[in-house]
Amino acid sequence: MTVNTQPVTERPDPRAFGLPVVEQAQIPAELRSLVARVHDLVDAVANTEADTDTLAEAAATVEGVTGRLNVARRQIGTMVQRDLQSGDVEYGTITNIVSGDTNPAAPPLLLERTPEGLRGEVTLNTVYQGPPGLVHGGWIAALLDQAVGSVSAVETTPGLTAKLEVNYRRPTPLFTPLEVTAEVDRVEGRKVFVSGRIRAHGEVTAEATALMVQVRIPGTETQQG
Ligand SMILES: CCCCCCCCCCCCCCCC(=O)SCCNC(=O)CCNC(=O)[C@H](O)C(C)(C)COP(=O)(O)OP(=O)(O)OC[C@H]1O[C@@H](n2cnc3c(N)ncnc32)[C@H](O)[C@@H]1OP(=O)(O)O
Repeated sequence: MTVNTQPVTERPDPRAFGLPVVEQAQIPAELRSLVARVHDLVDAVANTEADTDTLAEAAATVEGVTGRLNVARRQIGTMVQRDLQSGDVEYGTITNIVSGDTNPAAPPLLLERTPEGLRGEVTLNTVYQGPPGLVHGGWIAALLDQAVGSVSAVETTPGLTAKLEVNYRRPTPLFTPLEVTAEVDRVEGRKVFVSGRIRAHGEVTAEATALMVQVRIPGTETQQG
């Protein structure tokens, strides 16, 4: 169900709330490359059985690199502006743990607009492991929370998750393309009722329903209820 009633230009601009905004194209290729290398590094560290000399050398190298990077840090709350293929503009925190462009811990889950809502694909490695060979249940909830939060933001206005209920139908496997979808079911004032699903090999492994409560935007209280 598409419920986008607001032209993009009327959506809240994070700059108006004192949050810095980085356009996706402004993120240097070198930073994207570093994020990808560190993403791989986390997987290597989590799984390594290298000898202790190698481990000690690696720890010293990483400590040195961390010190060099920490000399200049972004402001907390920095947003990234994404231009979706549909022409919509989406804002998200740049370090968002699920989708953040600069967060090496993010899978990342990238969502695009569909006639029904949003859709993305992601494949998770052992960094996201709960039971042997399976995705951690908390991460399943995180993927669904992100998807339903984003569809609510893109189709209405940004909100916070007030309630999220997840049904784990089948085990969600690692190293398998997962399809994540989300849609807005209905809107009542500031309350946006949303749902989402994760599928592996076309079968639903987890589904969620959630209530997003739209952020109060000064000057729009009457419209928002
Ligand atoms: C500015 C630009 C920034 C751009 C930004 C873009 C970001 C775009 C990407 C998003 C993608 C992120 C995806 C991850 C999303 C998270 O991870 S959000 C983080 C986790 N959630 C939280 O921390 C929320 C914590 N809770 C709260 O802050 C507050 O309880 C809430 C949810 C804001 C609601 O508080 P409130 O605004 O004071 O609303 P309130 O008047 O109490 O309630 C409004 C209505 O909702 C109902 N309600 C409230 N809570 C509940 C509940 N738990 N159960 C049932 N009903 C409830 C009330 O009964 C009321 O109903 P009506 O009386 O109107 O019928």
